Amino acid sequence: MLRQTLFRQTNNILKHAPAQTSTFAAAAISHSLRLQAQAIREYSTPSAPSSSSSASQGQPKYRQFHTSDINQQAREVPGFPILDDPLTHNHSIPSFMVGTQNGFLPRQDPLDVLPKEYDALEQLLQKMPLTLKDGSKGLLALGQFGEACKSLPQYDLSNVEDSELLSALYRDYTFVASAYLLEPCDLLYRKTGDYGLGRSVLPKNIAVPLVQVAEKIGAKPFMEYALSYALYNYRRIDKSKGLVWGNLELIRPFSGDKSELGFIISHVTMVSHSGELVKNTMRTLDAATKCNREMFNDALSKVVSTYEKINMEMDTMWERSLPADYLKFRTFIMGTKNQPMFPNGVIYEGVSDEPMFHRGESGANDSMVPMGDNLLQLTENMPSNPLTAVLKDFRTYRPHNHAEFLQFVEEKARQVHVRHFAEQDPNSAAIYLAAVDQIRNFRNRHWSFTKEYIIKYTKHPVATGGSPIVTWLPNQLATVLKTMQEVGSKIDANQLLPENKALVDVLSKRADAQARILEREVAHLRTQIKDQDKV
Ligand code: HEM
Repeated sequence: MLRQTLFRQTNNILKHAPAQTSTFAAAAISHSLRLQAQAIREYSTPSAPSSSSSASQGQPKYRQFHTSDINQQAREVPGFPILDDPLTHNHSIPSFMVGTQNGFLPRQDPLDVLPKEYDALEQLLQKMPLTLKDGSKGLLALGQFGEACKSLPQYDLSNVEDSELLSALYRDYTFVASAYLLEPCDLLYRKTGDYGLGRSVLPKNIAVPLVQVAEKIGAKPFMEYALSYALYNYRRIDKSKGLVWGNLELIRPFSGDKSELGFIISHVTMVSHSGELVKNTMRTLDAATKCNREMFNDALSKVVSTYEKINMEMDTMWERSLPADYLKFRTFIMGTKNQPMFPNGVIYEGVSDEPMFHRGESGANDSMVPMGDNLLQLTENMPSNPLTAVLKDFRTYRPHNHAEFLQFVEEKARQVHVRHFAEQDPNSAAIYLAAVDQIRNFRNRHWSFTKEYIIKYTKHPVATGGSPIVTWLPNQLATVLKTMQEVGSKIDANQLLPENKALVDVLSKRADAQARILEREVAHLRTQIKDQDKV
């Protein structure tokens, strides 16, 4: 079973590999394949069925895979291989693989301290934050981080293969890179409220190992949401207890204050419910494939109740992370793409003379809402405009396996017509409407966060991910509201169960009202903040 799961994972990577890939993506895919083939060999027993007759004669000991085997198997795989067991002891396959237990979190808790041989890197990161654990000022507060980076040796990571260590090194180099590039912006912002310009060259003792490790794990060589800042950055205080508020602390902070802890950990506690979400998303797709109405209603209702839990968890952000503190650490998660501080991108010394541009860390790279968008076929309802192109671009900033899973959900939902199947039965349509309403709930609260944590304090035109601050989030929220209006208006209320009747009425009316309010808000805010059509 285990072997099969890993085997399918490998197939999937090949199957979905685009015809033309960037250097990073190509390296990532081949590395991912190597890791997974290795894991398959590790878990294959000598008696496992073999594609080569020589295996049954005892040599080679483990099953050897050839491209033809993989392609043949790939055609037979009906769905997407999801890990039911997170394989916590496996250090060969990628840290981030979608599972029904771990969901979109890493398979193992993140590695929190680097091995001794990387002590210089560990020490630099320990001294980096604005405020250190003992309350004293760190290198960033003193404006000494850039200078301190000069004494960092240039580690050669070419022989590192352990996936857990690779993930930790990737996280840590992305922290060093962002702190280095954005330190001048933070210093200026604290003095004047302007960001000025960031450093435009990343020195080779940071750039070369960062690119090495990024290629190995299949990521872009820049700070990411899942792979670095948010989902690979928590430590359980009591290892025997769950991923809950109060039992989690940060591995790498920028500011070191409580609000940064609250900001990051709120993401983690929300994503801790994603295994349930993945499981019921797959069940919903399965039910639509089999035209099994009862199973469809049950699975989709569970998707709704899981999003409800996630949204309730999200609501705790207001207390865990104070709006007035957000801009103190936000500078360091900005990107280099569509960001005024990096008009010419960043040169990675020792890697390339061509400047690189990357979107900054953003919850937009979380996979829970994109999964809902794809399952409910909201993605295909998004307007065809440059803002939606940004949404699609964000989908490339995440672990490979997550991106492939999202693509699978999108294709499968379209193939089995999830929305149409729901609309064929009024009570299924009501559950579908409730599911879209959870996505609305998320995006609406999120829009409130953006107004209260960001727009209230700064007129900076773009968010950390490089999207225009006023127009981008409403582009998606408006589509969700429009879909709700469309679906709600088609439901025949006379055929609804009494509880669904009230639900459809409330949800439809709220969507109408919110659509009007949103339009007015965006029109007003556009007059306050410039460059909102620039993406
Ligand atoms: C104080 C709290 C938060 C603020 C101020 C905030 C701000 C933002 C902003 C400005 C964007 C626009 C994209 C960009 O960065 O360029 C964004 C996108 C996004 N963020 Fe957050 N965020 C917060 C918390 C969260 C949390 C807890 C999650 C949970 C996973 C999250 C998930 C998302 C998602 C999914 C998007 C894309 C939205 C869409 O597709 O419409 N955010 N965030």
